[in-house]
Amino acid sequence: MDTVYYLAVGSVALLFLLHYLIGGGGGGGKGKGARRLPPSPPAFPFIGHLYLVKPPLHSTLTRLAATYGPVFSLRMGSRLAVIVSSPEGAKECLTDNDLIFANRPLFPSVRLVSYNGTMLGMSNYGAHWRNLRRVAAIQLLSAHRIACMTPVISAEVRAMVRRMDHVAAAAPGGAARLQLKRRLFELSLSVLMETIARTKTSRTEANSDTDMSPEAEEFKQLLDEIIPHIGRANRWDYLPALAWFDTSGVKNKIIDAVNRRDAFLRRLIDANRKRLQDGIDLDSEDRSMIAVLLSRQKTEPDFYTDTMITALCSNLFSAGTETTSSTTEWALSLLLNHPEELKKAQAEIDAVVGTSRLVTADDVSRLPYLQCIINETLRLYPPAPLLLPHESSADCKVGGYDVPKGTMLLVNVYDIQRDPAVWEDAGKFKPQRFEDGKADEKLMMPFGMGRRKCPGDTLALRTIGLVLSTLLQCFEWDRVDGAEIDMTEGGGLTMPRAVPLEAICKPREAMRHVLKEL
Ligand code: HEM
Repeated sequence: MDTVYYLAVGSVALLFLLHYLIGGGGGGGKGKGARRLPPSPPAFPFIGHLYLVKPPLHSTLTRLAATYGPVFSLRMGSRLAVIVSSPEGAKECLTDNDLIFANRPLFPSVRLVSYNGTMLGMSNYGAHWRNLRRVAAIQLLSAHRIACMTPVISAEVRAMVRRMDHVAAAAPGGAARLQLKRRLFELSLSVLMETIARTKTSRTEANSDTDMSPEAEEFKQLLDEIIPHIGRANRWDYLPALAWFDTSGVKNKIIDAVNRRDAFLRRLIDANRKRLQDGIDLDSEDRSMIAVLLSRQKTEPDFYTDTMITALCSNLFSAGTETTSSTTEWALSLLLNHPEELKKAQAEIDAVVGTSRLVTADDVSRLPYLQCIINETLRLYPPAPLLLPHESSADCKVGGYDVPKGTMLLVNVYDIQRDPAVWEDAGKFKPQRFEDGKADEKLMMPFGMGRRKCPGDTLALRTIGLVLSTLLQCFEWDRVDGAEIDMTEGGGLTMPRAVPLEAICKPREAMRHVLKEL
């Protein structure tokens, strides 16, 4: 199969060469003499720098920035990309030139998963995007909605802790070896399912102590099938002329997973439609987001189509689950490798909350050291290390270089937040660097910046704070066989751990009576 592929690449490269020779130029070629593009490594004809693009992409780009500087360019097949790895460059792109860089590149793979680029996170800047963003902000992510969601988050955290306590009680010595990611993913998904769709996961007596509900299992599986194909440099994403030589069948794999994802979401939408038809939830204050959108469908059917509702739910579920659960998993991993910090966090919770009740969402704002731990985790392991790709809608300048219209922008947040010129002991886990506003002047941007900044940051931080503090309050944590936790980063659009975290979890003696009441 690969022979066919390389033959095809060879033939098309030849065509491109001819195209150059007869004067057509390529990529940024028109008027190239007058342009000063950002520096870049040597490129091959046709594929450009694709040969350099190895996962995880943020690490490759960090290495290249060390040689080519904080603003450099790569030609990824047919697409010019500018990579920015300095706080100044990031600000220049996402504050001074924010409007110019507010578009998203529409790759063939993205087209497939985003309803042709109409999803909130993937659509270009404009009236459609503004409407979607307003709907998401008002119906799910506003301060008011998040306040309404807080009891749901608390209930899900309690349920997770109860299940973990049961598993520990049944394990030898009352300490269980747990894989955390699956439980944390389920929690994030359950919170979103309840608020977006007013649908509880279908846990029964029989599966009450498993680490994932059937719905979480199904949705996680779908994301695991879709996400790796989107963040990666698929040949056919960057070499669209070769779309029909998709020898590894990426396109069909994506289509299959997307169809199953849509069926999952349609079930939630249909259940809400039925409730509305039965006169349930018609006007209640805490109606689901889907119920609100379905009622609007009656008056504005052209905007609130079923596809729009499915796309928005899909976007919120996928944006809100992996990111939030990965951050908590990274935070626990860091704490397990730094037991003195773990003890310090537990001591703070004991001092502020005590051991006679569970920590609440309101307590979290009174736990400054816990906030420092979350900040430090997001600094070292930003779940979207390159943000989402942006695209320029007009010619502009970045770092004094010319950046043509249609260029993809990757902001290497991972590199920026580990810059040794800005952060002392940049690679080390030191939560205290955030104490007393000491790092306020430094650029932290795990949620991005400007118009396309993450609209879910408040919800994410609230969830992570409550989950992490509850896990620390209720359990003693230990490494499996005392071995150092492997901190290798995985690749993809998000930055998961390469190896899911496993840890030994044992209920804290002082919390036994509270756990018994859950
Ligand atoms: C720790 C958790 C999270 C992190 C680190 C995170 C980070 C990000 C980043 C970096 C972006 C892209 C910003 C850019 O392109 O400049 C983004 C976009 C987005 N995020 Fe989040 N996110 C998190 C949680 C959430 C949650 C809980 C939701 C909602 C349920 C959410 C919804 C979205 C949406 C809808 C977008 C697309 C915005 C747009 O393109 O206009 N995120 N997020």
